[in-house]
Amino acid sequence: MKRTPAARARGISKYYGNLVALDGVDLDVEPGQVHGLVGPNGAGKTTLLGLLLGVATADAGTLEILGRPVGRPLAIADGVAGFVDGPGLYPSLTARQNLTAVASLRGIRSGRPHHVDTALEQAGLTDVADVRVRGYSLGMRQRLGLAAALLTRPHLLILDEPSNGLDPDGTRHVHRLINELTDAGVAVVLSSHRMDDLASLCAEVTILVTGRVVFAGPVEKLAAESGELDYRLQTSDPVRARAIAASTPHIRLHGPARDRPHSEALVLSGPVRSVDVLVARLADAGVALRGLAPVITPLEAAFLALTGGQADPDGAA
Ligand SMILES: Nc1ncnc2c1ncn2[C@@H]1O[C@H](COP(=O)(O)OP(=O)(O)OP(=O)(O)O)[C@@H](O)[C@H]1O
Repeated sequence: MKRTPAARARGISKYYGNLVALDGVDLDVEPGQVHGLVGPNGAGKTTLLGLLLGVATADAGTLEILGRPVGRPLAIADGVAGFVDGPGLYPSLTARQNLTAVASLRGIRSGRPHHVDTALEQAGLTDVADVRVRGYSLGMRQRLGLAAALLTRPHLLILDEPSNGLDPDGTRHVHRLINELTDAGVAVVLSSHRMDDLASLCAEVTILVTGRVVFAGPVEKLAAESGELDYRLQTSDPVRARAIAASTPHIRLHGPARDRPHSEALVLSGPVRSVDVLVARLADAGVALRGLAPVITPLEAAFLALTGGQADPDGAA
Protein backbone atom coordinates (compact mmCIF):
# COMPACT_ATOMS: atom_id res chain seq x y z
CA MET A 1 0.00 0.00 0.00
CA LYS A 2 1.29 3.44 -0.92
CA ARG A 3 2.08 5.64 2.07
CA THR A 4 0.63 9.14 2.28
CA PRO A 5 3.35 11.66 1.39
CA ALA A 6 4.37 13.96 4.25
CA ALA A 7 4.29 16.86 1.81
CA ARG A 8 3.36 17.15 -1.85
CA ALA A 9 3.60 20.43 -3.75
CA ARG A 10 2.70 20.96 -7.40
CA GLY A 11 3.46 24.11 -9.34
CA ILE A 12 3.90 26.28 -6.26
CA SER A 13 4.65 29.94 -6.94
CA LYS A 14 5.16 32.77 -4.49
CA TYR A 15 5.62 36.45 -5.32
CA TYR A 16 6.82 39.39 -3.25
CA GLY A 17 5.57 42.28 -5.38
CA ASN A 18 7.34 41.82 -8.72
CA LEU A 19 9.87 39.41 -7.29
CA VAL A 20 9.27 35.75 -8.07
CA ALA A 21 10.53 33.91 -4.98
CA LEU A 22 9.18 30.48 -6.08
CA ASP A 23 8.35 29.64 -9.66
CA GLY A 24 6.30 26.46 -10.27
CA VAL A 25 7.99 24.33 -7.63
CA ASP A 26 7.15 20.62 -7.20
CA LEU A 27 8.16 18.85 -4.00
CA ASP A 28 7.64 15.30 -2.74
CA VAL A 29 8.55 14.46 0.82
CA GLU A 30 8.17 10.88 2.00
CA PRO A 31 7.53 9.83 5.62
CA GLY A 32 10.62 8.60 7.47
CA GLN A 33 13.00 10.52 5.20
CA VAL A 34 15.11 13.63 5.43
CA HIS A 35 14.55 15.84 2.41
CA GLY A 36 17.23 18.47 1.87
CA LEU A 37 16.50 21.84 0.36
CA VAL A 38 19.61 23.51 -0.96
CA GLY A 39 20.47 26.41 -3.19
CA PRO A 40 22.39 29.66 -3.28
CA ASN A 41 21.34 32.66 -1.18
CA GLY A 42 17.93 33.97 -2.23
CA ALA A 43 16.98 30.74 -4.02
CA GLY A 44 13.67 30.49 -2.18
CA LYS A 45 14.45 27.83 0.43
CA THR A 46 13.14 29.77 3.43
CA THR A 47 10.07 30.82 1.47
CA LEU A 48 9.26 27.19 0.65
CA LEU A 49 9.86 26.07 4.25
CA GLY A 50 7.54 28.89 5.37
CA LEU A 51 4.76 27.55 3.13
CA LEU A 52 5.19 24.05 4.58
CA LEU A 53 5.11 25.51 8.07
CA GLY A 54 2.01 27.59 7.37
CA VAL A 55 3.57 31.00 8.03
CA ALA A 56 2.77 32.07 4.45
CA THR A 57 0.49 30.90 1.65
CA ALA A 58 1.33 30.21 -1.98
CA ASP A 59 0.08 32.47 -4.78
CA ALA A 60 -0.33 29.56 -7.20
CA GLY A 61 -0.15 25.78 -7.17
CA THR A 62 -1.34 23.14 -4.74
CA LEU A 63 0.13 21.94 -1.49
CA GLU A 64 -0.82 18.90 0.57
CA ILE A 65 0.61 18.36 4.03
CA LEU A 66 0.25 14.91 5.60
CA GLY A 67 -2.43 14.09 3.04
CA ARG A 68 -4.55 17.20 3.59
CA PRO A 69 -4.77 20.14 1.17
CA VAL A 70 -3.50 23.41 2.57
CA GLY A 71 -6.06 26.19 2.20
CA ARG A 72 -5.76 29.97 2.17
CA PRO A 73 -5.93 30.89 5.86
CA LEU A 74 -2.55 31.00 7.54
CA ALA A 75 -2.30 28.12 9.96
CA ILE A 76 0.24 25.55 10.97
CA ALA A 77 -1.07 22.19 9.79
CA ASP A 78 -1.71 19.49 12.40
CA GLY A 79 1.33 17.29 12.85
CA VAL A 80 3.80 19.91 11.56
CA ALA A 81 6.42 21.75 13.61
CA GLY A 82 9.69 23.53 13.07
CA PHE A 83 11.22 26.93 12.50
CA VAL A 84 12.36 29.25 9.74
CA ASP A 85 14.75 32.20 10.07
CA GLY A 86 15.99 30.96 13.44
CA PRO A 87 13.94 29.72 16.36
CA GLY A 88 11.74 32.31 18.09
CA LEU A 89 12.78 32.28 21.77
CA TYR A 90 12.37 34.48 24.84
CA PRO A 91 15.90 35.52 25.87
CA SER A 92 14.96 36.44 29.43
CA LEU A 93 13.46 33.01 30.13
CA THR A 94 15.34 29.78 30.75
CA ALA A 95 15.22 26.93 28.26
CA ARG A 96 12.72 25.09 30.46
CA GLN A 97 10.52 28.19 30.79
CA ASN A 98 10.69 28.74 27.02
CA LEU A 99 9.53 25.20 26.35
CA THR A 100 6.79 25.42 28.98
CA ALA A 101 5.54 28.61 27.31
CA VAL A 102 5.60 26.95 23.88
CA ALA A 103 3.76 23.93 25.31
CA SER A 104 1.03 26.24 26.66
CA LEU A 105 0.76 28.10 23.35
CA ARG A 106 0.48 24.82 21.49
CA GLY A 107 -2.20 23.59 23.89
CA ILE A 108 -0.10 20.77 25.34
CA ARG A 109 -1.48 20.35 28.84
CA SER A 110 -1.46 16.74 29.96
CA GLY A 111 2.02 15.60 30.87
CA ARG A 112 3.54 18.98 30.02
CA PRO A 113 6.58 18.73 32.36
CA HIS A 114 7.29 15.26 31.00
CA HIS A 115 7.11 16.55 27.41
CA VAL A 116 9.44 19.43 28.28
CA ASP A 117 11.99 17.18 29.99
CA THR A 118 11.96 14.74 27.07
CA ALA A 119 12.45 17.52 24.52
CA LEU A 120 15.32 19.02 26.58
CA GLU A 121 16.95 15.61 26.77
CA GLN A 122 16.51 14.95 23.04
CA ALA A 123 18.23 18.24 22.24
CA GLY A 124 21.02 17.57 24.79
CA LEU A 125 20.10 20.60 26.90
CA THR A 126 19.18 18.95 30.21
CA ASP A 127 22.30 20.32 31.96
CA VAL A 128 21.58 23.92 30.91
CA ALA A 129 17.78 23.72 31.14
CA ASP A 130 17.62 26.37 33.88
CA VAL A 131 20.03 28.86 32.28
CA ARG A 132 18.51 31.98 30.73
CA VAL A 133 18.50 31.78 26.94
CA ARG A 134 20.19 35.21 26.82
CA GLY A 135 23.40 33.39 27.79
CA TYR A 136 23.01 30.69 25.16
CA SER A 137 25.35 30.33 22.20
CA LEU A 138 23.91 30.26 18.66
CA GLY A 139 24.31 26.48 18.59
CA MET A 140 22.44 26.07 21.91
CA ARG A 141 19.63 28.27 20.61
CA GLN A 142 19.36 26.11 17.51
CA ARG A 143 19.07 23.03 19.70
CA LEU A 144 16.43 24.71 21.86
CA GLY A 145 14.50 25.57 18.70
CA LEU A 146 14.63 21.91 17.78
CA ALA A 147 13.45 20.94 21.27
CA ALA A 148 10.50 23.37 20.94
CA ALA A 149 9.57 21.78 17.61
CA LEU A 150 9.68 18.30 19.12
CA LEU A 151 7.25 19.19 21.93
CA THR A 152 4.26 18.48 19.70
CA ARG A 153 5.67 15.15 18.48
CA PRO A 154 5.35 16.23 14.82
CA HIS A 155 5.04 13.92 11.81
CA LEU A 156 6.63 16.56 9.60
CA LEU A 157 9.53 18.59 10.99
CA ILE A 158 10.68 21.74 9.18
CA LEU A 159 14.19 22.96 9.96
CA ASP A 160 15.93 26.01 8.51
CA GLU A 161 19.72 25.58 8.68
CA PRO A 162 19.61 23.30 11.75
CA SER A 163 23.41 22.98 11.85
CA ASN A 164 23.93 26.74 11.92
CA GLY A 165 26.31 27.62 14.77
CA LEU A 166 26.74 24.03 15.93
CA ASP A 167 30.20 22.75 16.84
CA PRO A 168 31.17 19.27 15.57
CA ASP A 169 29.83 17.62 18.73
CA GLY A 170 26.55 19.54 18.47
CA THR A 171 26.28 18.66 14.79
CA ARG A 172 26.74 14.97 15.58
CA HIS A 173 24.11 15.18 18.30
CA VAL A 174 21.57 16.86 16.02
CA HIS A 175 22.31 14.45 13.16
CA ARG A 176 21.79 11.48 15.51
CA LEU A 177 18.51 12.96 16.76
CA ILE A 178 17.25 13.56 13.22
CA ASN A 179 18.13 9.99 12.27
CA GLU A 180 16.23 8.68 15.32
CA LEU A 181 13.20 10.75 14.34
CA THR A 182 13.18 9.46 10.77
CA ASP A 183 13.65 5.90 12.04
CA ALA A 184 10.42 6.49 13.97
CA GLY A 185 8.68 7.57 10.74
CA VAL A 186 8.96 11.36 11.03
CA ALA A 187 9.57 13.26 7.78
CA VAL A 188 12.11 16.07 7.99
CA VAL A 189 12.56 18.88 5.50
CA LEU A 190 15.66 20.92 6.13
CA SER A 191 17.46 23.67 4.32
CA SER A 192 21.20 23.70 4.52
CA HIS A 193 24.23 25.22 2.88
CA ARG A 194 26.35 22.35 4.19
CA MET A 195 27.16 19.43 1.97
CA ASP A 196 28.04 17.30 5.01
CA ASP A 197 24.42 17.69 6.17
CA LEU A 198 23.26 16.48 2.78
CA ALA A 199 25.68 13.59 2.59
CA SER A 200 25.05 12.26 6.06
CA LEU A 201 21.34 12.99 6.52
CA CYS A 202 19.34 13.37 3.35
CA ALA A 203 17.82 10.62 1.25
CA GLU A 204 16.40 13.06 -1.26
CA VAL A 205 17.34 16.57 -2.21
CA THR A 206 15.73 19.44 -4.06
CA ILE A 207 18.02 22.14 -5.43
CA LEU A 208 16.51 25.55 -6.02
CA VAL A 209 18.04 28.35 -8.05
CA THR A 210 16.16 31.68 -8.15
CA GLY A 211 12.90 29.99 -7.25
CA ARG A 212 13.09 27.10 -9.72
CA VAL A 213 13.88 23.44 -9.13
CA VAL A 214 17.09 22.51 -11.00
CA PHE A 215 17.42 19.05 -9.44
CA ALA A 216 15.15 16.76 -7.43
CA GLY A 217 16.00 13.20 -6.52
CA PRO A 218 18.16 10.88 -4.45
CA VAL A 219 21.44 12.26 -3.09
CA GLU A 220 23.36 9.46 -4.85
CA LYS A 221 21.94 10.59 -8.18
CA LEU A 222 23.10 14.12 -7.44
CA ALA A 223 26.65 12.99 -6.67
CA ALA A 224 26.70 11.13 -9.99
CA GLU A 225 26.09 14.44 -11.78
CA SER A 226 29.38 15.89 -10.59
CA GLY A 227 31.15 15.24 -13.91
CA GLU A 228 34.92 15.73 -14.01
CA LEU A 229 36.49 16.50 -10.66
CA ASP A 230 39.66 18.34 -9.68
CA TYR A 231 42.08 16.12 -7.76
CA ARG A 232 44.93 16.96 -5.42
CA LEU A 233 47.91 14.64 -6.09
CA GLN A 234 50.76 14.11 -3.64
CA THR A 235 53.75 11.97 -4.53
CA SER A 236 57.32 11.22 -3.44
CA ASP A 237 58.68 13.23 -6.42
CA PRO A 238 56.55 16.25 -7.37
CA VAL A 239 58.82 17.33 -10.26
CA ARG A 240 58.68 14.00 -12.07
CA ALA A 241 55.00 13.60 -11.17
CA ARG A 242 54.29 16.95 -12.85
CA ALA A 243 56.14 15.86 -16.02
CA ILE A 244 54.33 12.52 -16.11
CA ALA A 245 50.95 14.17 -15.54
CA ALA A 246 51.64 16.73 -18.24
CA SER A 247 52.34 13.97 -20.76
CA THR A 248 49.30 11.85 -19.80
CA PRO A 249 46.51 12.24 -22.38
CA HIS A 250 43.43 14.24 -21.23
CA ILE A 251 44.99 15.26 -17.91
CA ARG A 252 44.98 19.02 -17.28
CA LEU A 253 47.32 20.53 -14.70
CA HIS A 254 46.12 23.45 -12.60
CA GLY A 255 49.41 23.99 -10.75
CA PRO A 256 49.87 23.99 -7.00
CA ALA A 257 46.89 25.21 -5.01
CA ARG A 258 46.81 29.02 -4.86
CA ASP A 259 46.63 29.04 -1.09
CA ARG A 260 49.69 26.79 -0.95
CA PRO A 261 52.12 28.06 -3.61
CA HIS A 262 55.01 26.09 -2.12
CA SER A 263 52.97 22.94 -1.69
CA GLU A 264 54.29 19.83 -3.34
CA ALA A 265 50.74 18.79 -4.21
CA LEU A 266 49.58 19.12 -7.79
CA VAL A 267 46.01 19.98 -8.67
CA LEU A 268 44.79 18.36 -11.86
CA SER A 269 41.62 17.26 -13.60
CA GLY A 270 40.61 14.75 -16.22
CA PRO A 271 38.31 11.80 -16.85
CA VAL A 272 38.54 9.04 -14.23
CA ARG A 273 40.12 6.64 -16.77
CA SER A 274 42.92 9.11 -17.49
CA VAL A 275 43.53 9.55 -13.77
CA ASP A 276 43.82 5.73 -13.56
CA VAL A 277 46.39 5.80 -16.37
CA LEU A 278 48.35 8.53 -14.57
CA VAL A 279 48.46 6.50 -11.35
CA ALA A 280 49.75 3.44 -13.25
CA ARG A 281 52.39 5.56 -15.03
CA LEU A 282 53.59 7.04 -11.73
CA ALA A 283 53.99 3.53 -10.30
CA ASP A 284 55.88 2.38 -13.43
CA ALA A 285 58.25 5.33 -13.02
CA GLY A 286 58.88 4.48 -9.37
CA VAL A 287 57.11 7.62 -8.11
CA ALA A 288 55.24 6.75 -4.93
CA LEU A 289 51.62 7.93 -4.60
CA ARG A 290 51.08 9.58 -1.21
CA GLY A 291 47.63 11.04 -1.76
CA LEU A 292 45.00 11.44 -4.44
CA ALA A 293 41.66 12.93 -3.49
CA PRO A 294 39.02 15.16 -5.04
CA VAL A 295 39.57 18.81 -4.09
CA ILE A 296 35.86 19.13 -3.41
CA THR A 297 33.42 16.28 -2.85
CA PRO A 298 31.33 14.97 -5.76
CA LEU A 299 28.26 16.44 -4.02
CA GLU A 300 29.81 19.90 -3.86
CA ALA A 301 30.93 19.63 -7.47
CA ALA A 302 27.42 18.62 -8.59
CA PHE A 303 25.89 21.45 -6.56
CA LEU A 304 28.26 23.98 -8.12
CA ALA A 305 27.67 22.62 -11.62
CA LEU A 306 23.88 22.81 -11.20
CA THR A 307 23.79 26.21 -9.57
CA GLY A 308 26.25 27.80 -11.99
CA GLY A 309 28.96 28.18 -9.32
CA GLN A 310 32.62 27.69 -10.08
CA ALA A 311 34.66 24.91 -8.52
CA ASP A 312 37.80 26.48 -7.13
CA PRO A 313 40.86 24.26 -7.63
CA ASP A 314 42.19 25.63 -4.35
CA GLY A 315 39.39 23.77 -2.66
CA ALA A 316 37.68 26.88 -1.34
CA ALA A 317 34.35 26.06 -3.00
N1 LIG B 1 9.22 39.11 3.06
C1 LIG B 1 9.85 39.31 1.90
N2 LIG B 1 9.63 40.43 1.18
C2 LIG B 1 10.22 40.64 0.00
N3 LIG B 1 11.09 39.78 -0.57
C3 LIG B 1 11.37 38.66 0.11
C4 LIG B 1 10.77 38.38 1.37
N4 LIG B 1 11.24 37.17 1.80
C5 LIG B 1 12.09 36.75 0.85
N5 LIG B 1 12.17 37.62 -0.16
C6 LIG B 1 12.95 37.48 -1.39
O1 LIG B 1 12.59 36.24 -1.97
C7 LIG B 1 13.72 35.56 -2.50
C8 LIG B 1 13.85 34.21 -1.83
O2 LIG B 1 14.23 34.42 -0.48
P1 LIG B 1 14.45 33.23 0.56
O3 LIG B 1 14.72 33.85 1.89
O4 LIG B 1 13.33 32.28 0.46
O5 LIG B 1 15.78 32.57 -0.03
P2 LIG B 1 16.77 31.52 0.66
O6 LIG B 1 17.05 30.49 -0.38
O7 LIG B 1 16.19 31.05 1.95
O8 LIG B 1 18.04 32.43 0.91
P3 LIG B 1 19.20 32.30 2.05
O9 LIG B 1 20.03 31.11 1.71
O10 LIG B 1 19.96 33.58 1.88
O11 LIG B 1 18.50 32.19 3.38
C9 LIG B 1 14.90 36.49 -2.26
O12 LIG B 1 15.13 37.24 -3.44
C10 LIG B 1 14.45 37.36 -1.13
O13 LIG B 1 15.10 38.62 -1.18
